[in-house]
Amino acid sequence: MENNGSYLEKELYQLIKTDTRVFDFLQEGALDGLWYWDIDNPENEWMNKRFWEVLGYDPSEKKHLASEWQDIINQDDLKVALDNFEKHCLDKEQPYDQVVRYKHKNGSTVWIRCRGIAIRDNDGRPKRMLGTHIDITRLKEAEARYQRNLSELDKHYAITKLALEQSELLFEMAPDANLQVDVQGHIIKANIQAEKLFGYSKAELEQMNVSDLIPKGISANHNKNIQTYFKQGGARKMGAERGKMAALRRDGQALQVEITLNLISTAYGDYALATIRDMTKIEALITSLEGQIAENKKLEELTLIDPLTKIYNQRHFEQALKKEFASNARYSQPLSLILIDIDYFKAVNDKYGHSSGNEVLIELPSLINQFTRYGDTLARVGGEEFALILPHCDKESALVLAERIVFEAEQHAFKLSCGNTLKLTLSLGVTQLYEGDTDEHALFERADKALYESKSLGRNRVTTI
Ligand SMILES: Nc1nc2c(ncn2[C@@H]2O[C@H](COP(=O)(O)OP(=O)(O)OP(=O)(O)O)[C@@H](O)[C@H]2O)c(=O)[nH]1
Repeated sequence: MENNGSYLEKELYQLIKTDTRVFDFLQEGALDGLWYWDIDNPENEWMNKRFWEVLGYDPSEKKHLASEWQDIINQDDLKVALDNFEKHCLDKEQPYDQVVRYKHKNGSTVWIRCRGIAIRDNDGRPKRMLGTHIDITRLKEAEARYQRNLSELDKHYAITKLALEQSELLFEMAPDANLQVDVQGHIIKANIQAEKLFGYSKAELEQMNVSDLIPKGISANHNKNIQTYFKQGGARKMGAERGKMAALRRDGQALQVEITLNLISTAYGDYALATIRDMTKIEALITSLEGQIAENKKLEELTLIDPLTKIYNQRHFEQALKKEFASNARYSQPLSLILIDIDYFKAVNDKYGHSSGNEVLIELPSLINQFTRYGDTLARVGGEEFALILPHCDKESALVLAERIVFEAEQHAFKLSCGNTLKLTLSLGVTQLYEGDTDEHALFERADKALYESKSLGRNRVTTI
């Protein structure tokens, strides 16, 4: 059926035949290349100016040879184009239409949609090919960008999905109870461990408020605390003191728990992730261990105390002397030792009885300790023999102290529970650590020797070596 434009179409055809300016306008203005190829002489091909301009070449340099474009077309695309050309020559229904890549003079790739039609003689034999180029490079670049964006999006989606799955898994499979809580304390999500810890199903927990899981007495400030936490954020442990956080099970049992809070901010709002660890057994264990440690300490101390006089015993003395010797070796401080022995103690026992002798042994340390300093160590090292370790004290100062002890003991009257009063004297041996002493025994042996001297010189005296 004829339409309103039909006569214009016919007129245009006529115009193109008669006025070459129309053809010129069309080929330069509407297309990115026009070519006309002599199939019988395939080296001859006319290409319009734009054909070459699009590819970056000066058309005036070109000789209108088919080899000129065949050299710069992508060689794989050339095969496709030639293949399509043959098919089209054999069968005009087969379109000559493909996208090919050319190398622009500047090295970049130019994407061309290349279409053509064979001009045939009366026998239908192709004589010429008339073809067009349309530069679709920008389209192709946009397509590549789009593909890149699409694959980036795919990648981000995959990463986000994985992260979500992982965090879901971490939440669910964590060894501790996890509760996701909103600012009002509503439980949004709970994991399997939370079910086990509190004795409620997940569905039940997700209908509850965290205040339902706290013993009544301490839940009063809880909601206020939650709101404060949401303002402060961060990750922190709840409760200042260890073992003081309590949680309530469905069966009413109060648990000792450790709660760690983490604030998670999402596009849909903030929520707190509360990780709750049941410390009941651990707390019980810690308490029992602490008890054991205190007990052991007491026992340990007992093994170092002389049961009669309640001052340190021989064992502690040996340890203390060893320690002081080591510390002296490190800091080169003077160290002195006094050995104290009661004179004729056997006679005290013989005269007043063993328990009276014990009373003397108990009283004597208090007498001696009146003249010792903080840091000095008095120990009972034998039946009626005592030792006094004097750190940071040289022999001269030790001698002054020893003389004072001898004097005060001689002045002292020991009051016995039997009513008698007893006078006695002491013999002392004093020494200090000398450079050649290789261990603490050297010190002890010298003090012992000095004490022996005091005894043999008549007792009630001090000898220094
Ligand atoms: N009451 C009492 N006597 C003790 C204790 N340990 C040792 N003795 C006595 O202390 C006395 C020590 O006697 P000796 O070693 O002969 O020395 P001494 O009589 O003090 O004479 P000298 O040391 O030489 O001055 C002994 O009679 C022991 O039985 C004790 O724990 N309590």
